[in-house]
Amino acid sequence: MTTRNITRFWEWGRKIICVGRNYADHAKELKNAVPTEPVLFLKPPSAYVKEGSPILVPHYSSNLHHEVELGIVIGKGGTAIPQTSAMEHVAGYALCLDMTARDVQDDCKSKGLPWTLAKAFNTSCPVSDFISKEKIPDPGNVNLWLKVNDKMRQNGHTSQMIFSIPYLISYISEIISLEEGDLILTGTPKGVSSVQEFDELQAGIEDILTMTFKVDRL
Ligand SMILES: O=C([O-])CC(=O)C(=O)O
Ligand SMILES: [Mg+2]
Repeated sequence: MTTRNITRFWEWGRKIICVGRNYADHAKELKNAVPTEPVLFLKPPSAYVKEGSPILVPHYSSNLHHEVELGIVIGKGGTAIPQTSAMEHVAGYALCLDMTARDVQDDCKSKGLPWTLAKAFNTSCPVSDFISKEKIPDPGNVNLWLKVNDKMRQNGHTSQMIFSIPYLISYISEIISLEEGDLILTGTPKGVSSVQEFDELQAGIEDILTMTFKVDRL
């Protein structure tokens, strides 16, 4: 019998819960209101892509955006987890990209439709290797950055989050029970921009880890 290893969480087939507009500067750059409650949406596990495979631009989009985000990998599952014990449910972290077909999202927003086509397509969730909890003792206090073809586009800090990680775990788990192997994307800082076929994205978190992805078209 093979045992599942949390360090390969993307192979588990668990859910990906994303928080939108969790950085005021990013909400403002897209002319959205700064939220007073977390904005949530989902990606399916088929959205995962790992280094070595390309990020694919959906055929129906001509404006694919990068969003660099800190991902929380859930260890111990739970429902209505109190903020005070939330961090006990965290197995570790991952550096993640919330790839977004911005033109499609704008269209969905104007029509009052869900964001599925804009956010949940194949390869919309590039992820790094698993980062142990020990490597990030204070996840609310780390620098995240992203370069496109060597040009810095996003350079943010998780201390700028509107809703803290313990708050998000508690808030989400009241609505959607968390299970071991789930991933929470905690929102992106400002600086999102378009990427095209043949671009190279490089993202990093402190001096802990960097990852590189090529963009391709089907
Ligand atoms: O599409 C958006 O702007 C919402 C989002 O995912 C984020 O803020 O990270
Ligand atoms: Mg996002």
